Amino acid sequence: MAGTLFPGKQAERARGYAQLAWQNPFEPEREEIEKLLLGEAYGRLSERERLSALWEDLERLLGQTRPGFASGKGTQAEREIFQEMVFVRIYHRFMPEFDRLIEQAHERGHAGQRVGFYDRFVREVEEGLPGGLIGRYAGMGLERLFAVMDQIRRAFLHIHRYIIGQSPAANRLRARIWQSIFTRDMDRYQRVLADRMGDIITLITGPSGSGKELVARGIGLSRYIPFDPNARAFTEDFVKAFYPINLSALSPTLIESELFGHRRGAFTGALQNRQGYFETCGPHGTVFLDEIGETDVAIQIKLLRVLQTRQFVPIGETEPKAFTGKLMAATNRDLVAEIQAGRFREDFYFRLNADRVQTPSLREILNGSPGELETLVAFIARKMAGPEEGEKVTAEVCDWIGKKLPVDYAWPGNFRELEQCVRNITVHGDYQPENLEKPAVGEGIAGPWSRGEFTAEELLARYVAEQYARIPNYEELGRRLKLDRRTVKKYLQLKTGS
Ligand SMILES: Nc1ncnc2c1ncn2[C@@H]1O[C@H](COP(=O)(O)OP(=O)(O)OP(=O)(O)O)[C@@H](O)[C@H]1O
Repeated sequence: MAGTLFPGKQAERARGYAQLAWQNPFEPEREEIEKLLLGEAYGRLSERERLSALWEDLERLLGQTRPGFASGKGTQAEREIFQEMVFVRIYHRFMPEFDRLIEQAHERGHAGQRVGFYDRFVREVEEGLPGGLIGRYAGMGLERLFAVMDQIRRAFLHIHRYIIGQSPAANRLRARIWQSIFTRDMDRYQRVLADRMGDIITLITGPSGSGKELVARGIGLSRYIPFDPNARAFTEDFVKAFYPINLSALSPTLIESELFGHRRGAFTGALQNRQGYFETCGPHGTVFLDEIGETDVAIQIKLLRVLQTRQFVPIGETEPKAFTGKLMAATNRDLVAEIQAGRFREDFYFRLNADRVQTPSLREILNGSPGELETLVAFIARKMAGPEEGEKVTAEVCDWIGKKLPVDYAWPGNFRELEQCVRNITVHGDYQPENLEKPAVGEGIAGPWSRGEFTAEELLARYVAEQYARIPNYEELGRRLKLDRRTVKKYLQLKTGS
């Protein structure tokens, strides 16, 4: 039908709202879209006010354009934009109900059986789009739209809950996790990739205590789970869909038994048949292999086979079974160095390295945003002492750190060390960092230095190694020392003789 659906300035606003529908909420582009939609009011409003202003404006725009849409006005592209706006509105309308569903599942330890608001959801979509879904969504079941909206909400809440702080590094990590869940193209994801993401392995790397397990949990609990409209229930329970195993804490036999399962009598102590994680993990679940850098080669070969064939054989059985879930792995080791040292298989590494997420060290976070220390201390203190007392603990801890630790203290144990620091100061009024007890930098080299015994290369290697203890990241240390990251690594290897 002739005539535009969005006359004048409405076109730009409509496009803005349509973009919001599938935008990664942790990427800077999201802010740009909000600025465009709110104009000069953006700067005056708090985050909460901005959101209500956006929703009010969206309602208004939909109200103005709905009659035109209903009478068939507008080009196909405009009508599809209108549809995206309806999606955004519906998502916003049902957000509190999705949140309740997710929070209650966490509190109970399992998801509920039936979802009460699905019928209302269907009614609202049908009222919003009287002719049914159009364009690339034509023919898509509403249960899929519902499942994707539930997943978006789960991902948002989990990422928010697990990754705290406002530093650029924390924001980048949140945006990256979102991509691991939805890819960088949400629209494509929800049309075709949602069911296939289980084939992509996620490898999380980063120093010890920097939150790798949290990242894994966030991704694992936020996978797409289909909704069965007849049963009015999701086909899997997200709370029970995450199977973590710490490979460095178990013997190879135990690892195999945990993952692959065993038949009764397969080995001494196998008193009963046991299903392994590969079997219990459903198609929308995740098996998380923590400390993958520390598994021995025989296990690596077995895991590689599972990755390649998507099959596994329980110990003591001969028939292979299918593994249908997703695999995730984490390590604080440099896997490339492990390959060079012959401890890690290259083929396994390439198989693992499909989707990489790197957690930043606490030092990296603080370098980009020194004020973040107080935010993180407050988070730990509130968790430990409650909201009110937490304030006082935060003040005491920050005061102590300010007086006793160097401004550029390396925090080699990362977030976990900060937790210990807060606890120690709360309990004892004091904290003794491990590495400050060691001899100060330079003492061990004083003698050979004064006798002129070092070659220039040895001296550099020692200096790089000393600094690496403070800044345990090749890239960042390279920036500080004005060296290429490969050169940093070379000197470190010279120092350690590896
Ligand atoms: N960004 C973060 N926000 C909130 N808590 C965090 C964060 N990073 C780490 N933590 C907390 O620090 C501790 C260590 O985190 P986690 O076990 O996830 O680290 P990791 O990188 O897996 O360590 P490792 O390599 O030693 O296994 C946990 O108590 C976790 O809750």
